[in-house]
Amino acid sequence: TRSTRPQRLLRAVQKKAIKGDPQSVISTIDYFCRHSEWAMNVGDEKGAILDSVVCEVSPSTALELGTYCGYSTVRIARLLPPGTKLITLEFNPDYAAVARQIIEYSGLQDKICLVEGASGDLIPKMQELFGIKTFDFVFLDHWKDRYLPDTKLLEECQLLRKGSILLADNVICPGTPDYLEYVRNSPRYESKYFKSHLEYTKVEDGLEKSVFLG
Ligand SMILES: CNc1ncnc2c1ncn2[C@@H]1O[C@H](/C=C/CNC(=O)c2cc(-c3ccc(F)cc3)cc(O)c2O)[C@@H](O)[C@H]1O
Ligand SMILES: [Mg+2]
Repeated sequence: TRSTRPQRLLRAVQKKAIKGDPQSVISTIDYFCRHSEWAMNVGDEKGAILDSVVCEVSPSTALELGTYCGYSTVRIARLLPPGTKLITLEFNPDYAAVARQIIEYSGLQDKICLVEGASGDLIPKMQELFGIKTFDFVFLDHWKDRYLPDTKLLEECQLLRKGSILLADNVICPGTPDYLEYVRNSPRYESKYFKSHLEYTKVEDGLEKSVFLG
């Protein structure tokens, strides 16, 4: 049977990227998605905004919702200080399998913990599974209608502390209207929109950065 798009993306990385070099893995994926097949990675333009927020926060604990092929996982992990871990959640086993190989190829496997499962099931287990008290940084890039329920779940599980940063992809395209309304109107968040473009296109999209105020 025909390979899947994530498998073709992985093949491009194994063929063209330098093993152990995260930047070359990132550049290879961006080139593939721009010139061969579009894929829903955060991409280079929004990726630069992601990089700047990760560097600013310099998180000790970080969570990513929706690994997909691991592009943003590698982008985030390559900037984390030594001794910190990025936990990334992915419930599609085929995508998780591709992501594991891309993460391994980048050489960042020691900074990343990819957990297979649904965010709704795993978020309440973060304390018991990883001894995590709170997350300094959360990147939301999974199903768009799950951003709001999972944010409320993070609050309920007391996994956010005063100053925790939520960074959400695709708040314009495909759009996350209920999430945006919540973080922009809730007194418990200070929210800011970073205007950009949908990965590898000229369509408007952007990232929403929201600080939990406790
Ligand atoms: C609900 N709980 C969950 N727990 C764990 N993993 C979950 C998950 N939901 C989804 N996932 C996984 O996250 C990933 C889903 C991402 C959804 N993303 C999008 O739909 C998306 C879509 C677009 C897009 C934009 C324009 C367009 F024309 C077509 C697509 C652009 C993006 O940047 C996107 O992020 C998959 O790997 C999926 O298996
Ligand atoms: Mg996205």
